[in-house]
Amino acid sequence: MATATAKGASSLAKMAQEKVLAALSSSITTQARSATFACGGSIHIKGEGSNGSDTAHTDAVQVRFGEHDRGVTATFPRNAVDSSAVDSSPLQKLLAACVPASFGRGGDEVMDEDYRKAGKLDPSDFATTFCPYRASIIDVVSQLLLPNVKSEKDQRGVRAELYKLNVYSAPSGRFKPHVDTPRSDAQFGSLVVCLPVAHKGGQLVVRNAGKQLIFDWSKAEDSAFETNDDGSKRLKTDAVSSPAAVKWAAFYSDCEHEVLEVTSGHRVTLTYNLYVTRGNGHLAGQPTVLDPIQLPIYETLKRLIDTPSCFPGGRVLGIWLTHSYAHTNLQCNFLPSSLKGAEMAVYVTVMALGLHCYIKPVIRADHSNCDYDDDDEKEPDYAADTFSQWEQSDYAQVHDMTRRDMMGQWTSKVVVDSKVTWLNEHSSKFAEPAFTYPTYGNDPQANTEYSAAALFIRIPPSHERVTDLKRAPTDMYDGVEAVHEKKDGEEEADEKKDE
Ligand SMILES: O=C(O)CCC(=O)C(=O)O
Ligand SMILES: [Fe+2]
Repeated sequence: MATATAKGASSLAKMAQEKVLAALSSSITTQARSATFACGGSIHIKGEGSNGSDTAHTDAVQVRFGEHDRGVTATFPRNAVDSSAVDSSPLQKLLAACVPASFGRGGDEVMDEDYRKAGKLDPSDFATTFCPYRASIIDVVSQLLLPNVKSEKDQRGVRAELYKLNVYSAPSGRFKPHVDTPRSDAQFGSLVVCLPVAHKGGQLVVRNAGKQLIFDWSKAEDSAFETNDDGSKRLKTDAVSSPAAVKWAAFYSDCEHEVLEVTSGHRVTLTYNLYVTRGNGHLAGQPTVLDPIQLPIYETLKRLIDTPSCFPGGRVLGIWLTHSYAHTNLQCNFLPSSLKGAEMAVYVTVMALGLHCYIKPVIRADHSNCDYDDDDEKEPDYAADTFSQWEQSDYAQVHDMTRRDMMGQWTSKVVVDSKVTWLNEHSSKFAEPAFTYPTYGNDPQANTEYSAAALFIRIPPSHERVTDLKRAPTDMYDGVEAVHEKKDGEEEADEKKDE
């Protein structure tokens, strides 16, 4: 009998384990998004009983508000000075400064205390020292929530915009179930930061696809403090195990959520809208605080454009990119938005001047083993119009095939040497495998071609620079005359030879 019970128990345990494994596996594979629809944590306040370097810390949070010349600073957790005269404490003043918070219903802003009872301050009416970036919350959100946000491939950063300060006070402070109104297409979530102010209740409940997460922040400030005889506060001796902390939660915009009733104290929060952006190092093409006119390269390029005798027949300026851009990995290739340093400076300057530029993978001819006579036709470089993933290709070079025929299989065009001036030296350091192909001959082999990313700037012919700089060219060679270098280094226009 006893054995049968033990067996039953162990098979129950096994079933439970399999269920957990199945749930985990489906979370990771099919339902990644609903598995991590929200996340949260806490950040201890520096010096408030927290110890150890493995916990995140922030300074006490200050909130400044109030009319001109009558500003008030409230500090959280409240310090001894704050709490001595309760009625006139900065927290009380903050509560008094808040106005009732509305909410959106059917496109209207509605006040209904039964649905939402809270106070609010707009960001124009207060300032805070709390910074979710400095507190590393945005790093966590980027890593956990962002991977499942559908967006353009090069939109990969998070921008948090302060939206409101809210106070939910007992009795009956609450916000019934709702879904936040996204402020723009780029908004993917909301962040709530709860300041260390004593309260009970007020749990944030976030729901998604039949699951719910409860963020209970009610053990805030007062658990870490006790009151002295004179009304001031001191840290409790057991505060090390429960230091004052800022608590936070972030969740996707389409998750239903609610704030349960606050049964004592005040629940003070900062809320932020979370937007997906191009992220760090993804500058190109988005409005930025950068003014290209202030870049050193601007004047140089501008002078070239403004001088008709500079490349009168137009020119293509080529720049080999000299950082690692993983350009043959389409998953990581965020060009041009991930351009770095001088290369980004050139790109934004070119854009600001209304010129056109092109970033392409180029397969450089290997001239190392060739000894060309002046009359020999040099093996050309090839450029593709678009980037492609490195592949083990089906392209084949059979015994009598020219390199040109072979390269024609890679969607490539010859780099027209007579129209391009390279501004820097090619370095194989930044070349990446473009494709590998079999070669058939006496001795079948596999060969790999390497491409390097290059930026081409089209300098239009001088007549077009005055009249028609904004005309969209058909390609980078559009209207550019060919120039063949003479032996003595002089250049001359020679359209017939190349066209
Ligand atoms: O305070 C919270 O936890 C959530 C508040 C909320 O849902 C909102 O402001 O829309
Ligand atoms: Fe909400």
